[in-house]
Parts: sequence; structure tokens; C-alpha cells
Amino acid sequence: MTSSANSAPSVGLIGWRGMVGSVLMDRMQAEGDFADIQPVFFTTSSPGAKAPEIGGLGDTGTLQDAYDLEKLAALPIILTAQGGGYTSKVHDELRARGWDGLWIDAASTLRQNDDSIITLDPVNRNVIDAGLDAGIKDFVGGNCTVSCMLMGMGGLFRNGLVEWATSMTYQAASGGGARHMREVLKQFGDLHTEVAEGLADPASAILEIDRRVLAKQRSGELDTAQFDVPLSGSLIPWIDSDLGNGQSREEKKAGDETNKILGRAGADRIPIDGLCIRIATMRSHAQAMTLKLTEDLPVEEIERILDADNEWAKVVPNTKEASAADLTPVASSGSLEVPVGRIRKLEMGPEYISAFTVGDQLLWGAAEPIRRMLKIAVGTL
Ligand SMILES: NC(=O)C1=CN([C@@H]2O[C@H](COP(=O)(O)OP(=O)(O)OC[C@H]3O[C@@H](n4cnc5c(N)ncnc54)[C@H](OP(=O)(O)O)[C@@H]3O)[C@@H](O)[C@H]2O)C=CC1
Ligand SMILES: N[C@@H](CC(=O)OP(=O)(O)O)C(=O)O
Repeated sequence: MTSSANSAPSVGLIGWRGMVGSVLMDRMQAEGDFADIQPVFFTTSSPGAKAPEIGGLGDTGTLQDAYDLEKLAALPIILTAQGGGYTSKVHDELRARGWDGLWIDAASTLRQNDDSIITLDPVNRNVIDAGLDAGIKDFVGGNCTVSCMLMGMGGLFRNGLVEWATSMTYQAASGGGARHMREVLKQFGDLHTEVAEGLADPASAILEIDRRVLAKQRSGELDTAQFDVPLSGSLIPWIDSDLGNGQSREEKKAGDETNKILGRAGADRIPIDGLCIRIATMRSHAQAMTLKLTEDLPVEEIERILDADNEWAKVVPNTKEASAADLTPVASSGSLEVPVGRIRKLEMGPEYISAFTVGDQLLWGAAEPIRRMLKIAVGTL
């Protein structure tokens, strides 16, 4: 099926052609990961079709049925970016049959199970290794906002310097999926078309243009099939389901997942809460944070700790020019670097600081942690 070395473990790949899966395949090819595995490509929709061509791999055979439990159970490692619906349908049944291979997953379904680990190795390699030693078999990528935040702010959290934190997010359309990204662009296009004539005339009144944009947004004529309401030229201050206590499910993930990634629970838990907001950006999630530190550290020391924590966290000087150039979704998209800036002391007291992070939520937010988990599983990271 592949030209990889015969001793390389077979890895079932599900969800490889979706948006997250495509980013994952690109990264795996860029890093030469296919040299260390024998990939078996699955599909939920077209078993028997030709498997994707992967440079250097030769014939990758045909696509296997992703619901064929016999085929799945024969594999030592399964990696899926297919989504929570697939995980719910297949994972438990596979385990119930006695399958004890490694399940690596991008979906949230298994994240809060006691016998799963949220994988973000630059931040919690110790938790991952301890889990592997203890026989844990389910490794799940974290929520995109949480993973991107921890890649930027990990230095403070990992050194026990955060008493509590609150984050206000600016989450991109891609968090909803590919169709959501298309909808945002379509809405921008339709709004532009509505006022193109006036815009082309520098003498036209901006308030008249604004009135027409607003009228179009409120007209019900824009395509809002994915987000339900217009997002372009607006925002939506709610992401994911309503937990019924005033909090959204996305907001609950901030505290739950951050602490689980860090291996903190009970009295060690760091309170983290805030509001999650959808904005009309494409693929990078940003967040403005307020942190209460456990001690009064100089800003320079805070910057040094953040910058030194991992090779991807990059401190941006707290200036207007640097922030506008390097601390935006446009700057971070397509890059593994996670810029963190706007670090300054707040008026509330010397332990209170602000920070702003932004990161590509399809890279560190989705594909990269599970790609690296696969490398840990096969012993190459
Ligand atoms: N979107 C995001 O930002 C994040 C997503 N995730 C997780 O990853 C999961 C997958 O998300 P995402 O990649 O956005 O989902 P996609 O909708 O892009 O892909 C999911 C699956 O849809 C099927 N599919 C149907 N039509 C197409 C098409 N035209 N092009 C590509 N695939 C198609 C494919 O399955 P098949 O080949 O079997 O037909 C594919 O694997 C999510 O459900 C979530 O659990 C996690 C973090 C962030
Ligand atoms: N909920 C995230 C995307 C996502 O897939 O998150 P999770 O992996 O936690 O379900 C967003 O909308 O931006």
C-alpha cells in the first residue's frame, strides 16, 4: 500500500480531505512524517475511490470504509479529523470490541473524559508522557482558542505565575468550518455590490453609504445559512451552545481545557473565564487577556518568560507600529508562530497585566497538536 519502511506502524487516517485534514496532510508532507508511518486512508463517503497521492509514497491504494470496524480494529493507531459525529459513532464501539490502539482526534467529543489527554506537547509533554506510561489511549487536540492561547502564554501558566485570567476572544469564521468562511466573503461581496456606485464617487455622502449597508444587513437578503445572522460588518457575541447558566460551551472550554492541559485540578485549578466572540476574520483566532499574576514581575521579565517558553511564542513589543504589523490575524495566518503582545501593567495593581495573542487556528488550533502527537506515538518526536 505504501513505500514506507515495513517496520513503520500502520496509521488509519480519517478526515484527511476536510479543512483541518488538508492542513494536517500539508504539514505532514512538509515535515516528512509519512516516512515514519504506513498510512491507510479512510472515507465516510466514497470507499473504493483512489486514495490521495502523497509525494514520495508511491501507490496509496484505495480508500477504506471509515465505518468498517474490522478494518479499523486491525490498526495500532487511528488519527481522525473527521469531526465529533464520527468519533461518537465509532470510538466507543471500537473500544467495546477490545481495540486498544491509540486514538488521536481533533474533535472535542472525548476531551473531558477521565481517560483522555488533551495534547499540546510544547505545553504539556510531561502530561502526555505520563499518560502514555499509564496506558492512556485517547489523545485529543484542544479547543482552537485554548491551544493558541497556551502556545503564546504558556510561559506564565507553566511557571505557576497566573492566579487567574480572563480572556475576551475574537474568533475567525474558520472555527465554524469551510462554509462559514465562504459565507463571510459572500456577505462582504454583497455589501460591497450594494454600495459600489456610491463608493466609486469620492463626493458621495458616507452616511448614505452606511445607511444602505445597514439596510442590506437587516434586509434578510444576505446569505446567513451558516451563522444565522450577518457576520460581515458585524460580530456575534456567542459561540457554540448555550449551557443555560449564561455561559456558552466555548467559554467553558477555556477554564476546563486549559487546566486539563496543564494537569491542574481541584485546589490547583486556575480560574479562567471570559466571553467568546465571533468576528469576520478568516482563520486566526485572537484574544485580549487580563491576568492576575502571583507576583509583581517587571514587564521585561514577563516578556522574557513568554518568549523563552517555546520556539513558536513570539513577543511583540508593546508599540502601535509593532502591534499593527505583527499582532493581527493577517500577520499570523499561515504561520506556526504565535505572536503575543500588548503586555503592560494595568491600573488595578502591579500584579495585573494585559496581553493580546493571535494564532492560526487551523495550525496550532487544530492540525499541529495532533500531527505532533502522532510523531510522539511513533517515537519520532
Ligand atoms: N474547523 C475548525 O476550525 C476546527 C475543527 N476541528 C474538528 O475537526 C473537525 C473537522 O472540521 P473541518 O475540517 O472543518 O470539516 P470539513 O467539513 O472540512 O471536513 C470534514 C469531512 O467532510 C467530508 N466532506 C464532504 N464534502 C467535502 C468537500 N467538498 N471537501 C472536503 N471534505 C468534504 C470529508 O469526509 P469524507 O472524505 O469521509 O467524505 C471530510 O473529512 C470538526 O468537526 C472538529 O471536530 C477542531 C478544531 C478546529
Ligand atoms: N468552536 C471553535 C472551533 C472548534 O472546532 O472548536 P472545538 O474543537 O472545541 O469543537 C470555533 O468555533 O472557533
